[in-house]
Amino acid sequence: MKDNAIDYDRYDHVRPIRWTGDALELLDQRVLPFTVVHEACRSSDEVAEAIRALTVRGAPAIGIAAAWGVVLAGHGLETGDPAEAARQLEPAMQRLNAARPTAVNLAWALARMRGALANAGADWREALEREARAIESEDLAANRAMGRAGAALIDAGSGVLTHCNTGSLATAGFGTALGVIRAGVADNRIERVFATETRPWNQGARLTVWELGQDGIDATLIADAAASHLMKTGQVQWVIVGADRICANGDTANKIGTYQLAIAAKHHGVKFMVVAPSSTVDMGTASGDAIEIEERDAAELLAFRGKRVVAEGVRAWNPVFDVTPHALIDAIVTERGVVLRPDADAMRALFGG
Ligand SMILES: CSC[C@H]1O[C@H](OP(=O)(O)O)[C@H](O)[C@@H]1O
Repeated sequence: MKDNAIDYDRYDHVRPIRWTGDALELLDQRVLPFTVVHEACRSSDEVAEAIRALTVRGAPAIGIAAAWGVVLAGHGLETGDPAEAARQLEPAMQRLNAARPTAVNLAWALARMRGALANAGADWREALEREARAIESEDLAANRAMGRAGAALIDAGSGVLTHCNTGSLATAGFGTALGVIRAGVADNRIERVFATETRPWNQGARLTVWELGQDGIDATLIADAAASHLMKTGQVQWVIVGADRICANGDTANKIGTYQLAIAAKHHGVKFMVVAPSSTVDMGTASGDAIEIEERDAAELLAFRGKRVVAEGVRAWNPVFDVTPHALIDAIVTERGVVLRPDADAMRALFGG
């Protein structure tokens, strides 16, 4: 697909992360789309809390935020010795890493920041800032490359269904699965876009259809429970989702509900595409069985905006990710290349290990 088919700048209207030099301003995704407000974080612990509270969310975006959190932590140190700085920064990096367990991007970004310190000299603060900027700019470039690569797999006249939010709000810009959708619409390949509401946090209903609306892309919102019925009508040819952790055999952790979309897609002959940068690939985890699935407060199911909507005494279980087996995935699209019919051999061929 030709790169000039896409006017990337037109998608830069939403940026969840802004570095000001002494603070990290995060677009508060808990109150979108009706309230657009930024929360300023001035310490790494404030960044960690913003990640835990979903002020900023989305696997690549939380890695980027954590990287800037390390830069903020460095501002508070006096030492000119990078090894001493690394020792003093480690507890803050551990607290950032503990903010959410499933997306590997958090640990990946912190490892990048430790590497920057290991190779730095007395200018270690500038080295950390350079590394955080690089992580952010590489993610944006990766999304643009994945948009083209993923769109090229989609035949003209197709309909697609996406889940959760994988757009500019979840990344450094343009998006992963949403980047493929943006590119596919721009290249006249995608004619129909459907988005699930993505209960319980409603990333689809509150974020995805809002982002696409800002692009002038007409998306149809559906209830999560309507997805199989939609596939049965023949209106979608691809399910396109993001990822939080892709294992060495291609098993993929993503937002809760992704697994059942993959099962329904297989049953209805709908193709299934995972789109994620290599920072989401974890070749150190052999299969999805080893992924820690984040469970969040039951209140996210039992209440809405703090008001209980379920009878007193009712318990809830709130896992917010699930694992899609690689056998249900037709393509994993990364900026390094596309893995078709992913398995351990196909993943090793692209990512080594
Ligand atoms: C490109 S975002 C990847 C991934 O992150 C989202 O989870 P959350 O909103 O809880 O941070 C969702 O699983 C997306 O697919």
